[in-house]
Amino acid sequence: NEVQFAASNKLKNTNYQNVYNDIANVIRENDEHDDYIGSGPVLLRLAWHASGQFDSKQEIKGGSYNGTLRFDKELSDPSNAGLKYAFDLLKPIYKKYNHQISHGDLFTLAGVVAVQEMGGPKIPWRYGRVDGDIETVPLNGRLPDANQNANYVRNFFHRLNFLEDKEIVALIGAHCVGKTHLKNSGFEGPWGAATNMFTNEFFRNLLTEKWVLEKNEAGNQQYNNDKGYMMLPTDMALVQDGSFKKIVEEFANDESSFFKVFSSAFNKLLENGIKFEKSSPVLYFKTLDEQDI
Ligand code: HEM
Ligand SMILES: O=C1CCNc2c1cnc1ccccc21
Repeated sequence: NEVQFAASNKLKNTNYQNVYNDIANVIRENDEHDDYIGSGPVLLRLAWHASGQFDSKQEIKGGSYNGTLRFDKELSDPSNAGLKYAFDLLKPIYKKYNHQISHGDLFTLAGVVAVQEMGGPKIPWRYGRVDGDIETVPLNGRLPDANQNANYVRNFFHRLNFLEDKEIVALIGAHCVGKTHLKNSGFEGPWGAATNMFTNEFFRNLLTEKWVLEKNEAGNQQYNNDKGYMMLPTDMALVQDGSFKKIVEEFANDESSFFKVFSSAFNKLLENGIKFEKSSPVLYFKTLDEQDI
């Protein structure tokens, strides 16, 4: 399994806090997106989909390194419906830095910006991903199916080298922001709880709301409550499985525990398959608020 070595020397002169701020300003400027949920959630989903097609057992491994989500071949994967909007938000920033940032670094940094600007935990981040050509695009169909149960979810994340249940539960906790869109995924809602604040709300919703399994307009089964909230079958799997459920209860009662696990798991997701030199720095970014911008 040849690993992909981060090319940190060429990119070390870029001021990544400036890139962070440019992405954060794009989020601020596009606050009307999706009925004023804003573009944080869809940028977070972009970073996850740019990284989550990793499979170390395949010839073409995928992962964020090659920045392959920029190719229509990958962007047109039905799993990526709706993400072209997010990529289009980042194109002017890619042009502005004129090859001083790779697409893989840009996509993953956008996920860090989205989480932090929505009030989530600090995410450590390293640069050095190098754009690969179209030959490095992984096969479509490697992202997860929402119509599945707990064992499917566990096995899916084992492929991404997440062997601990708490990492898996924390990562899916990103469903605290944004919503599903019938035209993208065949799921709709939530209307009430769709937010742009990164909190442990999703875990509290799972435990406290009364959920009813219903077929939606696209013929898919989803869980709805009387306030217009929804859960995917893979969301509900987190309280249908004993081990997952204990962790949902922990995160519902202790947001800092959720934040701590999410921070390291999300960093691991964004760096799957990449070998960074010991010398390449781990960067932490200030939010716009922390810079009084
Ligand atoms: C079992 C694993 C997962 C499944 C099956 C899943 C499935 C989905 C589906 C079907 C949507 C709706 C897309 C749309 O209709 O626009 C969605 C949205 C979203 N997902 Fe996931 N997801 C999973 C894990 C994750 C992870 C690990 C993250 C990030 C760490 C994530 C972040 C998001 C975000 C932020 C949205 C909202 C996007 C928006 O509002 O436009 N998801 N997910
Ligand atoms: O309970 C919520 C809060 C708002 N967003 C979501 C919830 C549950 N499941 C989701 C699944 C995908 C995207 C967003 C959500």
